[in-house]
Amino acid sequence: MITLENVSKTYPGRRGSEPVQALTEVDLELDRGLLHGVVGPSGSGKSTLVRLLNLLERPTTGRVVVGGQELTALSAREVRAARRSIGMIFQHFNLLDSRTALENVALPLELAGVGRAECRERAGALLERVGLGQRAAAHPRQLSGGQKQRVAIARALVTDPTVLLCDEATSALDPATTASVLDLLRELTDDLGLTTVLITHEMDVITRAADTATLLAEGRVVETGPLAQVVSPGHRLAQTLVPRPVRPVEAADLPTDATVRTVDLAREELSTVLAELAATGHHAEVLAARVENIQGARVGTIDLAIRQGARA
Ligand SMILES: Nc1ncnc2c1ncn2[C@@H]1O[C@H](COP(=O)(O)OP(=O)(O)OP(=O)(O)O)[C@@H](O)[C@H]1O
Repeated sequence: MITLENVSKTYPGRRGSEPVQALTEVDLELDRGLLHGVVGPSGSGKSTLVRLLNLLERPTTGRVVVGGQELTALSAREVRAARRSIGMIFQHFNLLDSRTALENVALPLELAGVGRAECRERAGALLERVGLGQRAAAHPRQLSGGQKQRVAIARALVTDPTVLLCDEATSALDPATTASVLDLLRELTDDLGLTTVLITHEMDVITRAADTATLLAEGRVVETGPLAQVVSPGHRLAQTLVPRPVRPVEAADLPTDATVRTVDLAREELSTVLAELAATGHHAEVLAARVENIQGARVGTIDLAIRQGARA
Protein backbone atom coordinates (compact mmCIF):
# COMPACT_ATOMS: atom_id res chain seq x y z
CA MET A 1 0.00 0.00 0.00
CA ILE A 2 2.78 2.44 0.97
CA THR A 3 6.28 1.78 -0.32
CA LEU A 4 9.43 3.78 0.23
CA GLU A 5 12.27 2.64 -2.02
CA ASN A 6 15.80 3.73 -1.24
CA VAL A 7 14.57 7.10 0.01
CA SER A 8 17.05 9.71 1.23
CA LYS A 9 16.36 13.29 2.26
CA THR A 10 18.95 16.01 2.68
CA TYR A 11 17.88 19.49 3.84
CA PRO A 12 20.02 22.40 2.67
CA GLY A 13 22.07 23.90 5.52
CA ARG A 14 20.58 26.95 7.19
CA ARG A 15 22.60 30.19 6.85
CA GLY A 16 25.80 28.66 5.56
CA SER A 17 25.78 25.62 7.88
CA GLU A 18 26.25 22.05 6.67
CA PRO A 19 23.35 20.27 4.90
CA VAL A 20 21.35 17.92 7.17
CA GLN A 21 20.96 14.28 6.13
CA ALA A 22 17.53 13.56 7.70
CA LEU A 23 16.88 10.15 6.08
CA THR A 24 19.33 7.69 4.51
CA GLU A 25 18.39 4.88 2.10
CA VAL A 26 15.05 4.07 3.72
CA ASP A 27 13.21 1.01 2.37
CA LEU A 28 9.79 0.45 3.92
CA GLU A 29 6.61 -1.50 3.03
CA LEU A 30 3.44 -0.61 4.96
CA ASP A 31 0.50 -2.92 4.27
CA ARG A 32 -3.04 -1.76 3.52
CA GLY A 33 -5.63 -1.59 6.28
CA LEU A 34 -3.22 -1.61 9.22
CA LEU A 35 -2.11 0.90 11.82
CA HIS A 36 1.64 1.42 11.52
CA GLY A 37 3.60 3.00 14.35
CA VAL A 38 6.91 4.75 13.69
CA VAL A 39 9.08 5.50 16.74
CA GLY A 40 12.52 6.94 17.27
CA PRO A 41 14.36 9.52 19.33
CA SER A 42 14.15 13.25 18.63
CA GLY A 43 15.83 14.12 15.32
CA SER A 44 15.74 10.53 14.00
CA GLY A 45 13.70 11.61 10.94
CA LYS A 46 10.12 10.64 11.92
CA SER A 47 8.44 13.90 10.84
CA THR A 48 10.46 13.98 7.65
CA LEU A 49 9.34 10.43 6.85
CA VAL A 50 5.65 11.16 7.36
CA ARG A 51 5.87 14.40 5.34
CA LEU A 52 7.37 12.44 2.45
CA LEU A 53 4.27 10.25 2.31
CA ASN A 54 2.13 13.09 0.98
CA LEU A 55 5.03 14.97 -0.60
CA LEU A 56 4.86 17.88 1.81
CA GLU A 57 8.61 17.21 1.47
CA ARG A 58 10.16 15.76 -1.66
CA PRO A 59 12.84 13.07 -1.21
CA THR A 60 16.30 13.97 -2.48
CA THR A 61 16.52 10.49 -4.02
CA GLY A 62 14.28 7.41 -4.10
CA ARG A 63 10.65 6.54 -4.84
CA VAL A 64 7.47 7.05 -2.78
CA VAL A 65 4.52 4.90 -3.86
CA VAL A 66 1.12 5.29 -2.15
CA GLY A 67 -1.89 3.20 -3.20
CA GLY A 68 -0.15 2.07 -6.37
CA GLN A 69 0.64 5.64 -7.44
CA GLU A 70 4.27 6.75 -7.62
CA LEU A 71 3.95 10.20 -6.02
CA THR A 72 7.55 11.09 -6.86
CA ALA A 73 6.76 10.76 -10.60
CA LEU A 74 3.69 13.06 -10.57
CA SER A 75 3.44 16.71 -11.61
CA ALA A 76 2.56 19.32 -8.97
CA ARG A 77 -1.08 19.33 -10.16
CA GLU A 78 -1.29 15.52 -10.01
CA VAL A 79 0.24 15.54 -6.51
CA ARG A 80 -2.50 17.93 -5.33
CA ALA A 81 -5.13 15.50 -6.67
CA ALA A 82 -3.38 12.47 -5.10
CA ARG A 83 -3.28 14.23 -1.72
CA ARG A 84 -7.08 14.05 -1.54
CA SER A 85 -6.72 10.36 -0.76
CA ILE A 86 -4.23 11.10 2.06
CA GLY A 87 -5.53 12.73 5.27
CA MET A 88 -3.21 14.18 7.91
CA ILE A 89 -3.47 15.24 11.55
CA PHE A 90 -0.92 17.15 13.61
CA GLN A 91 0.21 17.60 17.21
CA HIS A 92 -1.34 21.07 17.50
CA PHE A 93 -4.53 20.26 15.56
CA ASN A 94 -4.17 23.20 13.07
CA LEU A 95 -7.86 24.18 13.26
CA LEU A 96 -9.16 27.61 12.20
CA ASP A 97 -10.48 29.44 15.25
CA SER A 98 -12.72 31.70 13.14
CA ARG A 99 -14.72 28.64 12.05
CA THR A 100 -16.99 26.32 14.03
CA ALA A 101 -16.14 22.63 14.41
CA LEU A 102 -18.57 21.81 11.58
CA GLU A 103 -17.09 24.51 9.32
CA ASN A 104 -13.55 23.26 10.02
CA VAL A 105 -14.52 19.71 9.04
CA ALA A 106 -16.33 20.96 5.91
CA LEU A 107 -13.36 23.05 4.69
CA PRO A 108 -11.61 20.39 2.52
CA LEU A 109 -14.94 19.70 0.78
CA GLU A 110 -15.55 23.42 0.16
CA LEU A 111 -12.06 23.71 -1.33
CA ALA A 112 -12.86 20.74 -3.60
CA GLY A 113 -15.96 22.61 -4.87
CA VAL A 114 -18.61 20.44 -3.15
CA GLY A 115 -22.01 22.19 -2.71
CA ARG A 116 -22.93 23.77 0.64
CA ALA A 117 -25.70 21.34 1.61
CA GLU A 118 -23.56 18.26 0.90
CA CYS A 119 -20.60 19.82 2.77
CA ARG A 120 -22.73 20.31 5.89
CA GLU A 121 -24.24 16.84 5.66
CA ARG A 122 -20.94 14.99 5.22
CA ALA A 123 -19.13 17.11 7.83
CA GLY A 124 -22.02 16.58 10.29
CA ALA A 125 -21.92 12.80 9.77
CA LEU A 126 -18.18 12.69 10.48
CA LEU A 127 -18.49 14.83 13.59
CA GLU A 128 -21.10 12.30 14.82
CA ARG A 129 -18.69 9.48 13.96
CA VAL A 130 -15.93 10.97 16.16
CA GLY A 131 -18.39 11.56 19.02
CA LEU A 132 -18.80 15.33 18.64
CA GLY A 133 -22.22 15.62 17.02
CA GLN A 134 -23.39 17.84 19.91
CA ARG A 135 -20.48 20.30 19.52
CA ALA A 136 -20.85 21.14 15.81
CA ALA A 137 -21.42 24.85 16.54
CA ALA A 138 -18.52 25.21 19.00
CA HIS A 139 -15.36 27.09 18.03
CA PRO A 140 -11.97 25.39 18.64
CA ARG A 141 -11.22 27.67 21.65
CA GLN A 142 -14.34 26.25 23.35
CA LEU A 143 -13.13 22.65 22.96
CA SER A 144 -10.68 20.52 24.99
CA GLY A 145 -7.45 19.21 23.40
CA GLY A 146 -8.98 15.78 22.84
CA GLN A 147 -12.10 17.29 21.25
CA LYS A 148 -9.96 19.47 18.98
CA GLN A 149 -8.03 16.40 17.82
CA ARG A 150 -11.35 14.64 17.12
CA VAL A 151 -12.42 17.60 14.95
CA ALA A 152 -9.06 17.41 13.15
CA ILE A 153 -9.56 13.65 12.59
CA ALA A 154 -13.04 14.30 11.15
CA ARG A 155 -11.60 17.00 8.86
CA ALA A 156 -8.82 14.65 7.71
CA LEU A 157 -11.37 11.94 6.84
CA VAL A 158 -14.13 14.05 5.27
CA THR A 159 -12.76 13.57 1.73
CA ASP A 160 -12.81 9.75 2.18
CA PRO A 161 -9.03 9.19 2.07
CA THR A 162 -7.51 5.71 2.12
CA VAL A 163 -4.43 6.81 4.07
CA LEU A 164 -4.31 8.73 7.37
CA LEU A 165 -1.00 10.26 8.52
CA CYS A 166 -0.68 11.23 12.18
CA ASP A 167 2.33 13.36 13.19
CA GLU A 168 2.70 13.23 17.01
CA ALA A 169 -1.11 13.42 17.14
CA THR A 170 -1.34 12.61 20.85
CA SER A 171 1.79 14.37 22.13
CA ALA A 172 -0.13 17.43 23.38
CA LEU A 173 -2.77 15.33 25.20
CA ASP A 174 -2.95 13.92 28.75
CA PRO A 175 -2.72 10.10 29.16
CA ALA A 176 -6.48 9.43 29.42
CA THR A 177 -7.27 11.60 26.39
CA THR A 178 -4.37 10.01 24.49
CA ALA A 179 -5.88 6.58 25.16
CA SER A 180 -9.33 7.61 23.90
CA VAL A 181 -7.95 9.28 20.74
CA LEU A 182 -5.83 6.17 20.03
CA ASP A 183 -8.84 3.92 20.49
CA LEU A 184 -10.75 6.11 18.01
CA LEU A 185 -7.89 5.92 15.46
CA ARG A 186 -7.79 2.14 15.92
CA GLU A 187 -11.56 1.87 15.39
CA LEU A 188 -11.56 4.14 12.31
CA THR A 189 -8.63 2.24 10.78
CA ASP A 190 -10.58 -1.02 11.11
CA ASP A 191 -14.05 0.28 10.17
CA LEU A 192 -12.98 2.38 7.18
CA GLY A 193 -10.15 0.08 6.04
CA LEU A 194 -7.64 2.94 6.39
CA THR A 195 -3.89 2.59 6.21
CA THR A 196 -2.82 4.70 9.18
CA VAL A 197 0.74 5.83 9.89
CA LEU A 198 1.34 7.11 13.38
CA ILE A 199 4.56 8.92 14.21
CA THR A 200 5.36 9.21 17.90
CA HIS A 201 8.15 9.36 20.44
CA GLU A 202 5.90 7.67 23.04
CA MET A 203 6.30 3.90 23.23
CA ASP A 204 2.94 3.40 25.01
CA VAL A 205 1.20 4.81 21.95
CA ILE A 206 2.64 2.01 19.83
CA THR A 207 1.85 -0.81 22.25
CA ARG A 208 -1.73 0.40 22.68
CA ALA A 209 -2.69 0.96 19.05
CA ALA A 210 -0.28 -0.30 16.41
CA ASP A 211 -0.26 -3.45 14.26
CA THR A 212 3.32 -2.89 13.13
CA ALA A 213 6.23 -0.90 14.51
CA THR A 214 9.22 0.70 12.83
CA LEU A 215 12.20 2.03 14.76
CA LEU A 216 14.17 4.90 13.22
CA ALA A 217 17.58 6.02 14.46
CA GLU A 218 19.73 8.70 12.83
CA GLY A 219 17.62 8.66 9.68
CA ARG A 220 17.79 4.92 9.11
CA VAL A 221 15.29 2.10 9.67
CA VAL A 222 16.78 0.01 12.46
CA GLU A 223 13.93 -2.48 12.70
CA THR A 224 10.42 -2.96 11.28
CA GLY A 225 7.77 -5.67 11.57
CA PRO A 226 4.50 -6.83 13.14
CA LEU A 227 4.25 -5.66 16.76
CA ALA A 228 3.99 -9.20 18.17
CA GLN A 229 7.25 -10.08 16.41
CA VAL A 230 9.32 -7.01 17.29
CA VAL A 231 8.51 -7.21 21.01
CA SER A 232 9.81 -10.78 21.27
CA PRO A 233 13.29 -11.59 22.67
CA GLY A 234 16.32 -10.39 20.71
CA HIS A 235 14.68 -7.40 18.97
CA ARG A 236 15.83 -3.79 19.34
CA LEU A 237 12.22 -2.63 19.63
CA ALA A 238 11.58 -5.09 22.43
CA GLN A 239 14.27 -3.34 24.46
CA THR A 240 12.75 0.05 23.65
CA LEU A 241 9.10 -0.87 24.22
CA VAL A 242 9.58 -3.08 27.25
CA PRO A 243 7.81 -1.84 30.42
CA ARG A 244 9.94 -1.26 33.54
CA PRO A 245 8.83 -1.56 37.18
CA VAL A 246 7.27 1.73 38.32
CA ARG A 247 9.75 2.13 41.19
CA PRO A 248 13.40 1.00 41.18
CA VAL A 249 14.45 -1.55 43.79
CA GLU A 250 15.86 0.12 46.90
CA ALA A 251 18.28 -1.30 49.46
CA ALA A 252 15.46 -1.53 52.05
CA ASP A 253 13.57 -3.94 49.73
CA LEU A 254 16.43 -6.37 49.72
CA PRO A 255 16.75 -9.35 52.10
CA THR A 256 20.18 -9.54 53.77
CA ASP A 257 22.87 -11.40 51.76
CA ALA A 258 20.85 -10.98 48.57
CA THR A 259 21.80 -9.43 45.25
CA VAL A 260 19.44 -8.10 42.60
CA ARG A 261 19.13 -9.76 39.20
CA THR A 262 16.89 -8.06 36.61
CA VAL A 263 15.29 -10.39 34.08
CA ASP A 264 14.36 -8.60 30.86
CA LEU A 265 11.74 -10.76 29.15
CA ALA A 266 12.67 -9.18 25.83
CA ARG A 267 16.08 -10.84 26.10
CA GLU A 268 15.56 -14.00 28.14
CA GLU A 269 12.97 -16.47 29.44
CA LEU A 270 12.19 -16.40 33.17
CA SER A 271 12.06 -20.21 33.31
CA THR A 272 15.60 -20.47 31.86
CA VAL A 273 16.98 -17.96 34.39
CA LEU A 274 15.28 -19.78 37.30
CA ALA A 275 16.56 -23.16 36.11
CA GLU A 276 20.12 -21.81 35.87
CA LEU A 277 19.88 -20.30 39.35
CA ALA A 278 18.51 -23.54 40.82
CA ALA A 279 21.28 -25.55 39.12
CA THR A 280 23.93 -23.39 40.80
CA GLY A 281 22.25 -23.66 44.20
CA HIS A 282 20.66 -20.19 44.29
CA HIS A 283 17.27 -19.17 45.61
CA ALA A 284 15.28 -16.43 43.84
CA GLU A 285 12.47 -14.23 45.16
CA VAL A 286 10.48 -11.66 43.15
CA LEU A 287 11.06 -8.08 44.37
CA ALA A 288 9.29 -6.08 41.67
CA ALA A 289 7.85 -6.77 38.25
CA ARG A 290 6.00 -5.13 35.42
CA VAL A 291 4.89 -7.51 32.74
CA GLU A 292 2.43 -6.81 29.94
CA ASN A 293 0.89 -8.84 27.19
CA ILE A 294 1.44 -7.14 23.84
CA GLN A 295 -0.43 -8.95 21.08
CA GLY A 296 0.19 -12.34 22.70
CA ALA A 297 3.86 -11.72 23.57
CA ARG A 298 4.80 -11.32 27.22
CA VAL A 299 7.22 -8.42 27.74
CA GLY A 300 8.49 -6.62 30.79
CA THR A 301 11.08 -6.84 33.52
CA ILE A 302 11.25 -8.77 36.77
CA ASP A 303 13.64 -7.87 39.60
CA LEU A 304 14.72 -10.92 41.58
CA ALA A 305 16.52 -11.11 44.94
CA ILE A 306 19.11 -13.89 44.63
CA ARG A 307 20.57 -15.76 47.58
CA GLN A 308 22.98 -18.65 47.79
CA GLY A 309 21.45 -21.84 49.18
CA ALA A 310 18.00 -23.37 49.17
CA ARG A 311 14.89 -21.72 50.69
CA ALA A 312 15.07 -21.78 54.50
N1 LIG B 1 13.16 22.08 7.13
C1 LIG B 1 14.32 21.63 7.63
N2 LIG B 1 15.49 22.23 7.32
C2 LIG B 1 16.68 21.78 7.80
N3 LIG B 1 16.78 20.71 8.63
C3 LIG B 1 15.66 20.09 8.98
C4 LIG B 1 14.36 20.51 8.52
N4 LIG B 1 13.41 19.68 9.06
C5 LIG B 1 14.08 18.78 9.83
N5 LIG B 1 15.42 19.02 9.78
C6 LIG B 1 16.48 18.22 10.47
O1 LIG B 1 16.37 16.88 10.02
C7 LIG B 1 16.60 15.95 11.09
C8 LIG B 1 15.37 15.06 11.26
O2 LIG B 1 14.29 15.89 11.72
P1 LIG B 1 12.80 15.34 11.95
O3 LIG B 1 11.98 16.50 12.39
O4 LIG B 1 12.36 14.58 10.76
O5 LIG B 1 13.04 14.31 13.17
P2 LIG B 1 12.01 13.79 14.26
O6 LIG B 1 12.40 12.38 14.56
O7 LIG B 1 10.61 14.02 13.80
O8 LIG B 1 12.34 14.70 15.50
P3 LIG B 1 11.35 15.25 16.67
O9 LIG B 1 10.85 14.01 17.40
O10 LIG B 1 12.27 16.07 17.51
O11 LIG B 1 10.28 16.02 15.99
C9 LIG B 1 16.92 16.80 12.30
O12 LIG B 1 18.33 16.89 12.40
C10 LIG B 1 16.31 18.15 11.97
O13 LIG B 1 17.01 19.20 12.61
